[in-house]
Amino acid sequence: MLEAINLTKYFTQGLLNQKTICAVENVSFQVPPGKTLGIMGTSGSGKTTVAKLLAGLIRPTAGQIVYKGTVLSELSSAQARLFRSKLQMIFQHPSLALDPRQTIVDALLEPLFVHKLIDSRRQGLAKIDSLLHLTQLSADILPKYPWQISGGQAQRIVIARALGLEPELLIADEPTAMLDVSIQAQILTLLNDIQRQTGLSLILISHDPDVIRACADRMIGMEEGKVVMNGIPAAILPPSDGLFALRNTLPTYNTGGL
Ligand SMILES: Nc1ncnc2c1ncn2[C@@H]1O[C@H](COP(=O)(O)OP(=O)(O)OP(=O)(O)O)[C@@H](O)[C@H]1O
Repeated sequence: MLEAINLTKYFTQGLLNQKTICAVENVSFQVPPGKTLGIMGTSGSGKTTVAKLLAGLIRPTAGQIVYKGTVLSELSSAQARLFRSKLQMIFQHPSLALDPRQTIVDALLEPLFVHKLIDSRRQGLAKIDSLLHLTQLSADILPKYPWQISGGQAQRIVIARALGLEPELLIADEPTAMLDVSIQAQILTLLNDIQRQTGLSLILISHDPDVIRACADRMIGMEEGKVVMNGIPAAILPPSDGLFALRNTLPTYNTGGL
């Protein structure tokens, strides 16, 4: 469904002594429908840059992103806008993604109005009801402000908001990095459940091999902007050290090859 071909991104830094930083170089991968690609790597290896390239937040220096057979750089701006709504991204700081002055209900309604998916507040509330159900949240949360809810609840709201736009692909960039270990497992299980129910494709970015092993059908490992591993996590990652045995808390249906 989505393919990255030799994606490359250089950044230029500095005003006087300009320096070129190679953030991502010749990165290629595929994400088939309904499957999860894990992207693993240490800090600074280029994971977030790949995510930003896919989401269209930055332009590649070279390489192509092909979505359902169409090269994204060749899309008209209207087509590109449609694609963007089909690809949503969530980040590691859910509280930063929510406006502290906006109630949760308004945070969920706003993108639905912006993308013209609803005509009225009433229609929006019906849609929100199903989003809360999908993300296993209670309606009690709707009148609250982001600072009145927990980090785990905030991440569920961010996921619900992204799902409201009916994406076909969700990029989750370290979605559990800021959460307690027990909540991390809940959020990853939730993403797995949602994928099973909706057929969503996922790109899950994490520095944690246990997270990748538990959730991804296939993975790439990155180092200094390049792909250094590519394959099925169980086959290419070393066995878990058991310190964070997330694997045992998640369903095991997600182990089929691609
Ligand atoms: N806008 C930018 N301008 C200049 N350099 C950048 C920019 N964004 C990223 N970089 C550099 O590109 C490299 C890759 O960064 P990136 O954020 O993609 O890594 P990462 O693997 O996501 O790291 P982390 O896990 O710490 O978020 C780093 O050397 C980073 O400093």
